[in-house]
Amino acid sequence: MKICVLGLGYIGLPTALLLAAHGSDVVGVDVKQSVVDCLNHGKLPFKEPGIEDLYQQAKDRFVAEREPGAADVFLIAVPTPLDPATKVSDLSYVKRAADTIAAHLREGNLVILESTVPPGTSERVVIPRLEKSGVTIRDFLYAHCPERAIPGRTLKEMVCNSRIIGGYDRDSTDQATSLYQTFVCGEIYQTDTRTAEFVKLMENTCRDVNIALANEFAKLADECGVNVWEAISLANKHPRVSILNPGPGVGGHCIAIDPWFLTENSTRCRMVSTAREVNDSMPNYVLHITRDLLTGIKDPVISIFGVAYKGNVGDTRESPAFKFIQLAENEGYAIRCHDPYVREFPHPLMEMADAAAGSNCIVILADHDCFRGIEPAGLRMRTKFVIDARNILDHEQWTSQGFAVRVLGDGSLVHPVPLDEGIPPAGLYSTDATRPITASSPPSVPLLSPDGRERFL
Ligand SMILES: NC(=O)C1=CN([C@@H]2O[C@H](COP(=O)(O)OP(=O)(O)OC[C@H]3O[C@@H](n4cnc5c(N)ncnc54)[C@H](O)[C@@H]3O)[C@@H](O)[C@H]2O)C=CC1
Ligand SMILES: CC(=O)N[C@@H]1[C@@H](OP(=O)(O)OP(=O)(O)OC[C@H]2O[C@@H](n3ccc(=O)[nH]c3=O)[C@H](O)[C@@H]2O)O[C@H](C(=O)O)[C@@H](O)[C@@H]1O
Repeated sequence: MKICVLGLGYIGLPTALLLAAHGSDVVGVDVKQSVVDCLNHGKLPFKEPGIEDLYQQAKDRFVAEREPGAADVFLIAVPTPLDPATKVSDLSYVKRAADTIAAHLREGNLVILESTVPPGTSERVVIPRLEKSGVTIRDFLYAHCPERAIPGRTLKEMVCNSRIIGGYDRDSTDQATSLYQTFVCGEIYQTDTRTAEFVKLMENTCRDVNIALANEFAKLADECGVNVWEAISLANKHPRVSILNPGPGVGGHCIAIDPWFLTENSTRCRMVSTAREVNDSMPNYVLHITRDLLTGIKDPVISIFGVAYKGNVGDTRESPAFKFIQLAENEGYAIRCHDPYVREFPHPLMEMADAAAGSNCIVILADHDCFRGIEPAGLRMRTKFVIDARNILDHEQWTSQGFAVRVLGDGSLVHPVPLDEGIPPAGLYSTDATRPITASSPPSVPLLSPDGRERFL
């Protein structure tokens, strides 16, 4: 079977290689000449665990081209960004891909849309464009098969996750299911195209709203003098509670934009857009903490560790770092950036030691595992402040090296509420709430309640 995959990015390329490695002849098509050249010279345009090995398995059945040709199956995995001004989906890439396929579409072909799109896009936008070929939907097959893989574990999840196949009709659904069964081990659930589009958006919106709740808890905890990390860890001991992690904001090509796809035509919804606003406000909140720490310092310099949108990836799309940097520069802070995963960024990227040299404050924005083991003694700072917006550092180690450590949501009272005088902020106490305190393992520092009495857990 000959398959043509349009879009060789984070989703299209691994999918194309998996199909080739499982016996299909695959033509990968990308409008970027650099991507096509890179692949045809045996190089991969981005990093992802396992992709080099997969390429070796797939390369005899895979070729990259600038234009599609005739094929049995066409699979679309092109970007679906958000227009930042209107908060409406930009479907121009999907439209263009459908138009190029139309030139080659034949009776009996199967067209699969993997790109994430607003509900109804398949019926209203994609199928009519494909029909301009002269072949009507009665004579070709169509399915929307949204992707659920998470960057950092893309290959594993593409194979192991369950999938939703939303076919235009019974035959389309069954043919698409058979194709995915060549490499997917997870369950495959069948539905119609519109429901599949809706389900995908619900999944990412659910995560966005839950992260917003965690971020709201972090702000509330700061107001109440409570360490949110300890509090979340304890609340999550409840059998039906599972609170996510607060952070400096929600980035990436999907969670930060898909909720808008769900609501772009609605006049009724508020919770989804409120959650988006909460998450979008987190860089401002981290800057607020920064300002609080650096008040009075002349010509302050901030070192940002981690400009990727999350830990252990090199992708900076919609990263909270962009907003944080712009806000901070507008307030007169000089910015230096370090990120060992990111290849290209509008700000110059520096080695860790250079980014920290002469700086007043390190701000951890991405939770790269390699940051956990940073040796603070080696950093030649002007003043020793660190803001851990991901709660990943060994805080005792940094404190012992003379650093003042602030953790997002550590209860250090960014907006103080009246509490009894003399009670140290909650952030000074043990945050290891996952470890039950027993007679043989007492807390190294006594935990106090807001009335100053020792707390018994
Ligand atoms: N990155 C991710 O983890 C996930 C992405 N998705 C969705 O998958 C879709 C693709 O996302 P990514 O792979 O991350 O995008 P990407 O930006 O990494 O890759 C898209 C590729 O498509 C190419 N392209 C654009 N127009 C084209 C056309 N007409 N013909 C051929 N190639 C074209 C671009 O040059 C680019 O190389 C989006 O709708 C996204 O929301 C869904 C789940 C996960
Ligand atoms: C519902 C769900 O888990 N969706 C996944 C998501 O991948 P993505 O890498 O964007 O998700 P993520 O790991 O939640 O990260 C998104 C953003 O949210 C932040 N984040 C995440 C979890 C958390 O507790 N706190 C938090 O602040 C991350 O740092 C990042 O900035 O979106 C992908 C997509 O659709 O592109 C999707 O395929 C993935 O399965």
